[in-house]
Amino acid sequence: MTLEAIKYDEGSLQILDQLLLPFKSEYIDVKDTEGGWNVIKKMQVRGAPAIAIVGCLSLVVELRATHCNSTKELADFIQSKLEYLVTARPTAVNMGNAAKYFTEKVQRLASDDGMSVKNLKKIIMTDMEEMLAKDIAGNKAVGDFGADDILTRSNKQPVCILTHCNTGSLATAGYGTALGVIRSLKNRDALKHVYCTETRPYNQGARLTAYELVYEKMPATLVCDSMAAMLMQRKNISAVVVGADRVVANGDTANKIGTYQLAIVAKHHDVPFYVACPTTAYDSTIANGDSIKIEERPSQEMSSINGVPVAAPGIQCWNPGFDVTPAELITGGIITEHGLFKPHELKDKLGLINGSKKA
Ligand SMILES: CSC[C@H]1O[C@H](OP(=O)(O)O)[C@H](O)[C@@H]1O
Repeated sequence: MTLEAIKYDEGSLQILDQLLLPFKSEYIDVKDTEGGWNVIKKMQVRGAPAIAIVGCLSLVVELRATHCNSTKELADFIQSKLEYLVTARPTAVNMGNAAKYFTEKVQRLASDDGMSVKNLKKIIMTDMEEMLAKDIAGNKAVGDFGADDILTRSNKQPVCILTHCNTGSLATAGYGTALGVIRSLKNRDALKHVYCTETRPYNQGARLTAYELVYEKMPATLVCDSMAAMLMQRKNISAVVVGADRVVANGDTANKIGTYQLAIVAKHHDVPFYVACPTTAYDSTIANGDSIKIEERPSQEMSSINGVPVAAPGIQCWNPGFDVTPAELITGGIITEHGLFKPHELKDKLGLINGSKKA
């Protein structure tokens, strides 16, 4: 069995079909952006970072087989494919951020009279291929910053962590975001126990996070989403750490459905609540969470499991894939690869960092 969600080598892209995990480990070949769009839409690959990486690598594979007569034609082709990939899933911003970055870069470089089609293609494809390594490096930085703060609060004593959904190697290029914080705690021999929620209705927790935790022999317990309040009431939970699909300018955070209620319960029990957010999931263009588009998934993803009905036939279902946690409930802070920030300071701090990078 494997934890490698994405296999990429010299233009060959395969994704681990996460709809079959943890019982079957099968890879799917992705040969172009249509294939990339489909595996993302069906959630055969999922997780905000993995969505962007698979989307862009599916374009790299297609570009290898595409001939363009001018740099402008190439730039327009790349832009149109990126815009198409963004439509697969609307809430996570990572694919949108990647589309914005690569569209600006390819159109800017295409306008350079000295640029050739061959060189422009190579520059963009190499940059997209580097997303894999950059994601892992960012996740490890997030992991260390998160572990630093959690252990400061615990006076370096081993901690019990509650996490939600899947934010590990199956949602990223590797290591993970919230699960990366948990891996960093484990690497410091400071992880007493992990509790993971099953995360209905797709069961990312029961099927994917539990799989990762068992695979790595971490001390872990699966709980139903409905048990979270009693868990924080009865067990000594040191912190709740979750991932992010889109953190906006004021720190409001869109994440897997169920995150918001975990934040409310954590507040009630005075348990610090952290969001692990590499800046690939940051969206400064939206002022607050009211404007985040929430994806609604098909009813049958809620009314059946592996094709077996679990609800009364004919009942209507409401199946939002995400909810928005207000910044004031993110009491531990937002953990980025540049450091841990309070939600209200995030925009200014990241603005300073980006400004210094451009200077
Ligand atoms: C590394 S954060 C992944 C993020 O994406 C998940 O959503 P989905 O499984 O629907 O792609 C969940 O919200 C995680 O926090």
